[in-house]
Amino acid sequence: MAMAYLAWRLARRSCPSSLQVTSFPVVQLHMNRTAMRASQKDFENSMNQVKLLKKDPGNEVKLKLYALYKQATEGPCNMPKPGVFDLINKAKWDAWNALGSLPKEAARQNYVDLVSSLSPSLESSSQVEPGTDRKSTGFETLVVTSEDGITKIMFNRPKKKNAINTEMYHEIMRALKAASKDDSIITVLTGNGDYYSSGNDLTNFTDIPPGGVEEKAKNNAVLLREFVGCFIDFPKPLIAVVNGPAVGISVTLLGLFDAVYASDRVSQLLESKRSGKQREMRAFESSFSVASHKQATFHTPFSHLGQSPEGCSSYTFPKIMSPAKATEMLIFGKKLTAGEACAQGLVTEVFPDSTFQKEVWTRLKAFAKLPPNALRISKEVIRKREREKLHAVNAEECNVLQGRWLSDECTNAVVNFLSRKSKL
Ligand SMILES: CCCC/C=C/CC(=O)SCCNC(=O)CCNC(=O)[C@H](O)C(C)(C)COP(=O)(O)OP(=O)(O)OC[C@H]1O[C@@H](n2cnc3c(N)ncnc32)[C@H](O)[C@@H]1OP(=O)(O)O
Repeated sequence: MAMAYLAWRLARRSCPSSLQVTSFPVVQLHMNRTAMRASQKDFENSMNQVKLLKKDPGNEVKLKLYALYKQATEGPCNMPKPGVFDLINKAKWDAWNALGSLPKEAARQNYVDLVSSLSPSLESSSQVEPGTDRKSTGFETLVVTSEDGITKIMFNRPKKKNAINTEMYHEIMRALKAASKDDSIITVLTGNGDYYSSGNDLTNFTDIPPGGVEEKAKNNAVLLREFVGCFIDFPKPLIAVVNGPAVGISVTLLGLFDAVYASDRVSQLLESKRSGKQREMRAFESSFSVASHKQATFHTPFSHLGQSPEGCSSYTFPKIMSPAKATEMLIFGKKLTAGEACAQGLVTEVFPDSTFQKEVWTRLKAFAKLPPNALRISKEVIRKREREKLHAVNAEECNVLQGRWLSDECTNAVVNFLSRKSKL
């Protein structure tokens, strides 16, 4: 009964103005006829907007969204009533059933109204629609924003899993150089869409200059050395918000960050599995699909690609996680879950997917309130001991890679990848 009451309270409290709730449990709903104007397109747009919510709207609102979505698409509740101990599905059933015989058009309108009432939390969404034209000035492959003392550099090639092409290497360097000089306190790198980054864009190997593949390999080695050097020398706290899978250089560079936060669906699903509610948890999550994140994983398939470690990982990874664990990743290409990467010291902390963005950004905003000079000086005290060594390691890694890129092993691996979808 308590859950049913919650659903009724929910219906009563968060009913848009076009609905008058008159009694419980049979909820007589009188619609404002003029309100029934939401088109199917409005409804679909609202569903997409829900995915952009940065802040979790809370279970009550999510139950309301669920109920209105089901009523708008399937009509009155047609599910068998779940058992009293099946709490998640019972709450969903109660919320839907509480809408009674509300017509689909009215439910659709009220869904649209409810989502638009959440719109303030849409403006500061940390995820933007793939390919959105909301680009910060002067960047094609990034969305760079600065607020609350945080400069956020978001990889914005979600349709290519945020693969880093030549343009993006240059833009990340430019964004980092600007961030080192702006008035922000900390700098954050994250990915737009379901991937953090799939690493080097393998089409980088296809545009061969007049000097041939040797010139291409040399140019890439120079680019890579300058790119990694920006991370070695970055003066402010640099934090990675790993919102999804990370591959290659986007993983190896993490050894040069000051903190790495990752989302992990596995822990959540493991919890629900343990409590026998995995199906419900997935249904519950998918019925809201607030932000379609994949689990963050960490993969450095360098041997598979005929390549070798970069980003100073040949030095930082053995230090961070032990030579044996570094070998598993860098030589044998073992893919780590966020939990494993955290256990090995590459990831600072893992958060459940459902609260990841909210918890991480709350923490980052707190960091950004710390005295900026103390942060910079403390980072310098730590980094200066390693800086010369890191630059030497970077130079050596780039020289080795320059040779690797000319090898048959690397050429075959890149051709295989690009031809798997007839890229060539
Ligand atoms: C000059 C400096 C060099 C620095 C050297 C650094 C070393 C590295 O970073 S090595 C690591 C390189 N990265 C990879 O090998 C990953 C390659 N990508 C994949 O294996 C898969 O795409 C991935 C597992 C990431 C995702 O698989 P799916 O979920 O099946 O998605 P798709 O494969 O369909 O990808 C969607 C779309 O994006 C394109 N894509 C993804 N990653 C890359 C990439 N790294 N380079 C180029 N293109 C990439 C993919 O081809 C698809 O494109 P479309 O077919 O046009 O949709």
